[in-house]
Amino acid sequence: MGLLSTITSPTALRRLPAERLPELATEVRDFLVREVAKTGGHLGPNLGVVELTMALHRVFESPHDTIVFDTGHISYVHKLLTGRQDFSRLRTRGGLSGYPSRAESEHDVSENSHASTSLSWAHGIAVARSLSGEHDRHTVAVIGDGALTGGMAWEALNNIAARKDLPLVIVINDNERSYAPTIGGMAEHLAALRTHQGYEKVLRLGKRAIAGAPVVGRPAFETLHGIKKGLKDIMAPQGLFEDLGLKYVGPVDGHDHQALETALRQAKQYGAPVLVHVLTKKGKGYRPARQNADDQFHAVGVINPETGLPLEVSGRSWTDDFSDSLVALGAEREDLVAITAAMLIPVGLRDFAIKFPERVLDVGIAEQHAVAMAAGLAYAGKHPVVAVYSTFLNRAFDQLLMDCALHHAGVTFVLDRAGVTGSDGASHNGMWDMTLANVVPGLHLAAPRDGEQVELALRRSLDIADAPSVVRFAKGNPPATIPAVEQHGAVDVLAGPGPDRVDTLVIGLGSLVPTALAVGARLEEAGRTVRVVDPVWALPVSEDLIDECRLAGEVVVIEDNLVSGGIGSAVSTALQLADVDVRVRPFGIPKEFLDHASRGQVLASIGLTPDAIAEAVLRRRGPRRVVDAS
Ligand SMILES: Cc1ncc(C[n+]2csc(CCOP(=O)(O)OP(=O)(O)O)c2C)c(N)n1
Ligand SMILES: CC(=O)[C@@H](O)[C@H](O)COP(=O)(O)O
Ligand SMILES: [Mg+2]
Repeated sequence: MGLLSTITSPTALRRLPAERLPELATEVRDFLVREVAKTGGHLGPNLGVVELTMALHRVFESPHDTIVFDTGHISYVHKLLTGRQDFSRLRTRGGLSGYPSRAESEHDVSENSHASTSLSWAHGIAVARSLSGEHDRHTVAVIGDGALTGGMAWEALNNIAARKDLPLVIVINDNERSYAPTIGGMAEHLAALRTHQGYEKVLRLGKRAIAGAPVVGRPAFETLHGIKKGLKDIMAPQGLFEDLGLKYVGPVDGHDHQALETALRQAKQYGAPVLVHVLTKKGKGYRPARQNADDQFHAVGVINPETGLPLEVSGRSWTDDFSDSLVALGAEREDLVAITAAMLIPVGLRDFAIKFPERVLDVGIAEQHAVAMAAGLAYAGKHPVVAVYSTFLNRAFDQLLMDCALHHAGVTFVLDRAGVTGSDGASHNGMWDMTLANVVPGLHLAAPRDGEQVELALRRSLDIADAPSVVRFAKGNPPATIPAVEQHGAVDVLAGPGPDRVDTLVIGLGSLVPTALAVGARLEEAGRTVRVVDPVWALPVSEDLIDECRLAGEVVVIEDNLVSGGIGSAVSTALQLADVDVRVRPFGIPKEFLDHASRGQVLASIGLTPDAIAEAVLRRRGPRRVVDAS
């Protein structure tokens, strides 16, 4: 029975003698590599915060004190230390979430996996505590150097800095990486501060010298610290943070238990907003992670724990199809400029960046800036391609609407991970983009059904110079090419050709086109006449699609998007406006936050399967939701 298994709560951790902390840290790292190798997950980031998380739970008393983890992907150690040590089903249905989860623990606060929100959360919590007179409750935010490049973080810092009386500890977990090395002036500023490790050594030396002296001991140490503070000001550049009026402590070695606890105790007792700048290493203690140049094992699949090599073959992905198409188009179109928000490789821009390095912009975790900047690029004659995960575009909706669409900006948005992603939980599903797109005047949206359609859609989007266009596709692998059997204007007929009237028109979108074809087959087996079509460009709803609907007794729309306000809604509205009286049955994602599970399990649980949809259509009721799908 190892030491880790005896740590059933932060209280048990606080009782642990300091000399056993390194032993516990080693056990935690061994646990993370062994267990996350089996399930996949954010191995690198969590290996980097072992000592930091231990120090946080030894200095602060959660849940009386509150610790908010930015982005939440670095909460594995926090979970281990707060009574959750069964990682066997991490990120799978019924198992631990890969992010904080209030349903799991009173120690968890923000479940949002979108970066740069923790300082705002902490500001709100600290103000509430102050207003309630709860002056003995401390609030801590842990934010990464990458998340610190997000605009929200600076909105929060601007406000926090104005409250000199607000006890709030901000820990910057500086590992110099998002996925890739963190970019921008902020990263350079942190780098300048990082170089002054001298403060740390001087403080440690002084502490040992003073603390060992009789009588004077602690008070003298505090005095010395004051001197060291002065020294540090001399040694370290007058930090941006201190210019803002925020006390800055650090840089602190984020793998030194004692240094961490010393710095955090100082910060805790300070009684005003204070930043603790902690230097950590992503993937610490695990050579395959440390040696991984791409992302230091930011997020891994199932791997061999000895070698770090993947044990699952991922195959060609939707992202690969986008990547190859963009490289080809980049050679044809010199005006094509690609933008990423700190996710160059995950969104498929690596090859484009290799071939056209001057035409790729990484703005950090700053989607709002990326989209407004794209409006500027378009204004000045470029055709920007903004490549983000669907869920992260939520954050930049206003820039899409008011900076791009309002100005008829020819900007292409490539939304990866559109639809149900599953294992990353509720805030990662790309389930809102078509609903958001549906309210943007002039916007064109394509949901390609296969890799071939990705290229066609991308090519066409680059010719749309007077409005934003969206090309959205799912996480994972596209199906083999799905050919049209006939063309009805802009509409691809996939099954049931011919201009005849049909009982049911099935409109399939993107990754759910195979589901639409299977539904059509089941309806035919049940004696219905059916046509299955793909509108290819789903927004705006085309006259050709409206004409298709005119020939149907009823219309079934199947989409991997919120059913509210999605393409089903768009079709219904278009038919009403065209005075076409035909019943529309929309099938999509219900207006709910979806718990983590595999994509297949989630789709089954919300009734987005051929059987459930066909049965619902035939019985004229809602889709049956399967809970125990394997
Ligand atoms: C708004 C938003 N954009 C992109 C992401 C994808 N993402 C997840 S973690 C991460 C890097 C975070 O870097 P940092 O904050 O330094 O944390 P670290 O992984 O280094 O611990 C990114 C870009 C996200 N979660 N939220
Ligand atoms: C925490 C975060 O936002 C990313 O790391 C995300 O988990 C990656 O998702 P994929 O694994 O689908 O690329
Ligand atoms: Mg980082």
